[in-house]
Amino acid sequence: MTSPLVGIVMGSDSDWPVMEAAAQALDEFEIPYEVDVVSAHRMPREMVAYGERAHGRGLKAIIAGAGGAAHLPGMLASVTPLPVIGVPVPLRYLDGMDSLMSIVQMPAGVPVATVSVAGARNAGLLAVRMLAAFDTELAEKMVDFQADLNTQATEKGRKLRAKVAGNDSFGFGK
Ligand SMILES: Nc1c(C(=O)O)ncn1[C@@H]1O[C@H](COP(=O)(O)O)[C@@H](O)[C@H]1O
Repeated sequence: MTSPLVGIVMGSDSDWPVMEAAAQALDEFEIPYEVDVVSAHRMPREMVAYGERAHGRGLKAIIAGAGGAAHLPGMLASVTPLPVIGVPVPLRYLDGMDSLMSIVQMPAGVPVATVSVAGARNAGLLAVRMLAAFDTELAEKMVDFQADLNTQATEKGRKLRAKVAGNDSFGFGK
């Protein structure tokens, strides 16, 4: 089995419906990863052990998602030299603002790259970019991926223009 390069961890298995988009992005680029529940609040010793061992085990980045009082990404960043990408998971109350604020305002010296609320796909893609900085083949895949995005966006514009141009009441082109 290939050793994982990225650790995707979350405060609870209830975060998985949001976090699986990170795994999917890594799958698309064929990046090996591992997935686990690691909670700073509920299992602090295991959380520290995970963070302290991550670099030595060969991981290159950690994606950490948590909701509410989301201390997991910052606490992991404090015990590992690896880049940590934080995903604010939205919960039933406060729409993820609590998670976002808990993750994004880190003190100087302990960076966490925070993505948008529920932005797990971008967390996965950011991890791919980090790896691609040292991997020419992967960088080429990322360039192709970006070209696909461009094609898709261009096509959406073409379709929208065609749809709206056919609608006189909208006053297209005025
Ligand atoms: N924010 C944290 C941490 C942590 O930061 O250590 N551990 C669990 N949690 C969060 O608690 C929420 C509710 O968890 P449960 O669904 O298990 O009650 C989850 O979003 C989890 O990330």
